[in-house]
Amino acid sequence: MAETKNNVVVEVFDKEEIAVSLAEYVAKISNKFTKERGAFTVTLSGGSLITHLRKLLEPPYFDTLEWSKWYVFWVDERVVPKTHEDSNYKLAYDGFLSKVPIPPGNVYAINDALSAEGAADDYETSLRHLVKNNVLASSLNGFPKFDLQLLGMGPDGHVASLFPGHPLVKEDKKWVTFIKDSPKPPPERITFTFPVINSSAYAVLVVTGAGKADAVHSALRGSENSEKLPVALVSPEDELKWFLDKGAASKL
Ligand SMILES: O=C(O)[C@H](O)[C@@H](O)[C@H](O)[C@H](O)COP(=O)(O)O
Repeated sequence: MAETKNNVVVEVFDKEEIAVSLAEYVAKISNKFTKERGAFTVTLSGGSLITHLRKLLEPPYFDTLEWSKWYVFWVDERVVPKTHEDSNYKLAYDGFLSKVPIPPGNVYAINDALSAEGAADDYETSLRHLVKNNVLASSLNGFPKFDLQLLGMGPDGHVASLFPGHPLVKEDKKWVTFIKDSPKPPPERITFTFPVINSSAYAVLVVTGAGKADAVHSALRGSENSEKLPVALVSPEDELKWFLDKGAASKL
């Protein structure tokens, strides 16, 4: 059953259905933007998201999507070498990117030779170039406007590497920033800030498991006065779609 309010859609699925519906949704948005502007800019997260994308590797999506027009970015990345088990790049490469014909030059990994500060600055600089070259659209407020942000959520309600109660949640100038005390290991990460996440056209939150039910409840049913979890601050310009399994939706 889907519940829609303003530009937020919440849908609850059986486990296997999530991947099927997510593939359909991503394909629809990819087709829209490749047709409209000849490019589709999409961001990936770490964690379970990559496995949820697995149906895109099968027909009809694998054969029909305009992979050559995809531009891939990371909402957040751990400051480790790209070959490290903790790397979000490695996770996405092994499970998804190595299996689809996206031109390697369209895949914007974080520079793993730099410090957390350096990598965040370097990534922001790359994004600024891409806005200048019109690969990335620009939002009216001057932040880059990604077509689709693919997000996961931690049991504490974090998204990207923006954790509850951390000052980075309030960052409103930088496009990309860094954290050295992440409560979820590894401690050093770089992350998009909320203005960038929320300037995107579409965003998806894929959340599974009963361990996340409290955070889902707080985000979708919490009172206006209570302190909002980071996930409750996700608010893209056109549509936010939640893909929940029965466990994650069990307290709604
Ligand atoms: O690099 C990271 O750690 C992530 O980008 C992070 O924000 C992740 O998406 C959530 O923690 C959900 O992860 P799970 O889906 O694995 O719970």
